[in-house]
Amino acid sequence: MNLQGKESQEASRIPSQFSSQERVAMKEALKDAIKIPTVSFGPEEFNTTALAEFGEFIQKAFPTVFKTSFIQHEAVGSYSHLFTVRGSDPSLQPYLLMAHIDVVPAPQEGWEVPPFSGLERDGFIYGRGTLDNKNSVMAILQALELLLVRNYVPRRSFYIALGHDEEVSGKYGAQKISALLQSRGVQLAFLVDEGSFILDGFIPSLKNPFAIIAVSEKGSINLNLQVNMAPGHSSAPPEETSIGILAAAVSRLEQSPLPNMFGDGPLKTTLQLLANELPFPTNIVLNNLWLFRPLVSRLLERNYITNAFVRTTTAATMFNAGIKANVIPPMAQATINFRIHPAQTVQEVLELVKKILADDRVQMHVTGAFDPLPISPSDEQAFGYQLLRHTIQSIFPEVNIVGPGICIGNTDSRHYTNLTSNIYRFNPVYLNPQDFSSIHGLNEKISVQAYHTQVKFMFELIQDADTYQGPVPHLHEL
Ligand SMILES: CCCCCCCCCCCCCCCCCC(=O)N[C@@H](Cc1ccccc1)C(=O)O
Ligand SMILES: [Zn+2]
Ligand SMILES: [Zn+2]
Repeated sequence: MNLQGKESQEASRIPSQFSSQERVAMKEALKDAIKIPTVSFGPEEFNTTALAEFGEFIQKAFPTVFKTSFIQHEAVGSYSHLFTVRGSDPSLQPYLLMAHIDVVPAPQEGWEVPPFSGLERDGFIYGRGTLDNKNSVMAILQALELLLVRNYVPRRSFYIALGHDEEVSGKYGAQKISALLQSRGVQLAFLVDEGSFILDGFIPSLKNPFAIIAVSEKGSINLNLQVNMAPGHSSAPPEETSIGILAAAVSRLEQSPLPNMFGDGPLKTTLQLLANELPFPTNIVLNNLWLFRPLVSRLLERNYITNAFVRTTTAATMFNAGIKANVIPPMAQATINFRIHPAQTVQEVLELVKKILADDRVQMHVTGAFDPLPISPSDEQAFGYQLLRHTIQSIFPEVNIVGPGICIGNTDSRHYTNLTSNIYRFNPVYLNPQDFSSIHGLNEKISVQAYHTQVKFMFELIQDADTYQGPVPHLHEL
């Protein structure tokens, strides 16, 4: 593009400034979204009434999005939503913004305010979905609505995909949307989904927050363990029961963590970026990982959150046995959920697990598994990554470090590998360890100010996707 073209684009840029009336409307819309209990209870168990209500609610909350001629809205799998925003320049490859409208259940007990009340207290909006992930659903649509009201016409086409069953698999939402786009021959420049944040307070001696864009996510295995023994009368028990054998097997798994894989992946890159932000001697240690790698990998595994970044984790999540107090149980069953580090595969993990169990009486059945997701590029040529980095640095100038990382949970984005190799997981929201525990836990909340900033971020990102030219070349490259 010539200089004149660039100048005219800058002139047509719409500033991300919102009136006080708009700001009030934004937060009220988020509260209304939280009040609709779009809970996924199980793989086939949804609150379909709430999901249908949510579909009607977004039409009312974002009327311009729904009536704009260059935007097509489709309901997919009944309750998921796909928006196609046709840009003015068909030569630019489209991108995809993602979020999910379902939430995990929230028992009333332990919450400071009821989880589906959307109440505001001390500058925070409380409720299930305020961080995971109605904040993103609403911020994306809100930013688009505000841009359209200001007559913005995007140059680059984009899609918005809002899944309704992310919390239980994405089978009826994301998977169907992805197949639909594939059937239309769509290839994406990149996509942005949930899965990482601006992290604050996770590294004790690090004062400044830092942003992690997750460029991969862990794989997963659900492994069913089963022990069958002859039933009998509890008055004359055998030496070992199915319960005892299985309990010992589960305990062996817990006591034998899978290997620490801290190595050359995105985590190493980011730790090196953080090195100069840390005081002596941590800066020296992180700047010399060739020497201190064993020490750093041991330090990372000491904390349960950082541990999840360096290895395949083992979590016993279900245990069932016994039919009556005086009957030796014929069968005991347990479910173990492994989250696989990007440097391992399903096959490798299963082989290690078999060795740890080392007991043929414990049968293994895999009920669901997938390998870790490929690592998306984060180099200077990676358009989607650099664009996100650019928008992060303009909206959060206080954040000095933006680096690649992995997502320790799973997201709907894993269903889109057929459409792009550039998958980025990032929520433009600050997250501290307490916020982290509130995701799927108690008292999930977002500050009104953080939500406004998230809308501002999406407002800028959509415009940046139309104008961003890549990183500024270093002087010697000119
Ligand atoms: C340098 C080290 C810094 C350490 C910082 C730690 C930061 C922690 C940030 C973590 C963000 C985690 C976000 C996770 C999003 C996961 C979404 C989710 O819960 N997904 C479910 C979905 C699912 C998938 C498959 C089947 C059923 C459900 C999940 O269980 O993963
Ligand atoms: Zn989520
Ligand atoms: Zn979740």
